Amino acid sequence: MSGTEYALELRDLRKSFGKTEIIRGANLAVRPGERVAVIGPNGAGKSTLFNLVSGRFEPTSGQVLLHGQRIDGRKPYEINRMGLSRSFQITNIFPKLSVFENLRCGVLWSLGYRYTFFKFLADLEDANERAEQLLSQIHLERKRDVLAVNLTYAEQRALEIGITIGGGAGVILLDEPTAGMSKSETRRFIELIKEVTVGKTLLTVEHDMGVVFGLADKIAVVVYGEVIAFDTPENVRANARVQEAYLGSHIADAQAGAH
Ligand SMILES: Nc1ncnc2c1ncn2[C@@H]1O[C@H](COP(=O)(O)OP(=O)(O)OP(=O)(O)O)[C@@H](O)[C@H]1O
Repeated sequence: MSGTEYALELRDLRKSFGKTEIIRGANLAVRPGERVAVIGPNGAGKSTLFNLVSGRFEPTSGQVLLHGQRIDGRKPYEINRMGLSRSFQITNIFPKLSVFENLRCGVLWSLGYRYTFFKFLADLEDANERAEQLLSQIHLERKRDVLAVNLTYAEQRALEIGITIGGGAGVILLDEPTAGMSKSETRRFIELIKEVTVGKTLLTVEHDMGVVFGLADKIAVVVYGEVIAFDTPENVRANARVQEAYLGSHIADAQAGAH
């Protein structure tokens, strides 16, 4: 079997809810290090795809491969420990813990605490070090001991990214990472995401075309439960099928906004 050249692969993936097929034979092959924005009209199935990849839903049929290994049907925590991490948005943050403690919890959790207490103690030092590193990566050093609940919204989203990358996963899934941010926050946040995902494979679900074109090496266009195009932003922009199905006006807006 091939597949190991890809960080993430979907093969004829299908998911039905009751009698309705929502994901209708999705195929995608993402190379290591690619940054991919998943776009598509409302209800096209983007979130469902993320849920299938991260293990929240089990596919009705088809396969999901992480570095060539089947992960479909596995539990989210197993998939996480195999190297795929998904942001769970703010709900993943412990509001009454400090920024540092949140990061450290994320690191420790990713190590998988089914171990003995002594192993835990031995790892604690590493986890502390790793948490300090993450703190500076997400530029929140000055907020180290602030409770998460007291952070600004953008800072909470940065913390969420820190927790998401904390376990060292090679494939990162982010669901609308800049949703709810101002224009300037969004710009800075795109840079942050780029910095912290260097060398990693990134998939985002995104509605904001500014973010898509600022962040993505490749765009996957999902329409009606299928990936109808997967290509560079330039080629997707020029793809007649995509324009017809969805993009035309959004692209024009994004281009107008960029000048
Ligand atoms: N658990 C579920 N049970 C039944 N139907 C579902 C379930 N989850 C999603 N759906 C349906 O699947 C379709 C695709 O939803 P999904 O949220 O994946 O789309 P999306 O592309 O992420 O949309 P949006 O951009 O609006 O977030 C929708 O019609 C939705 O109602």
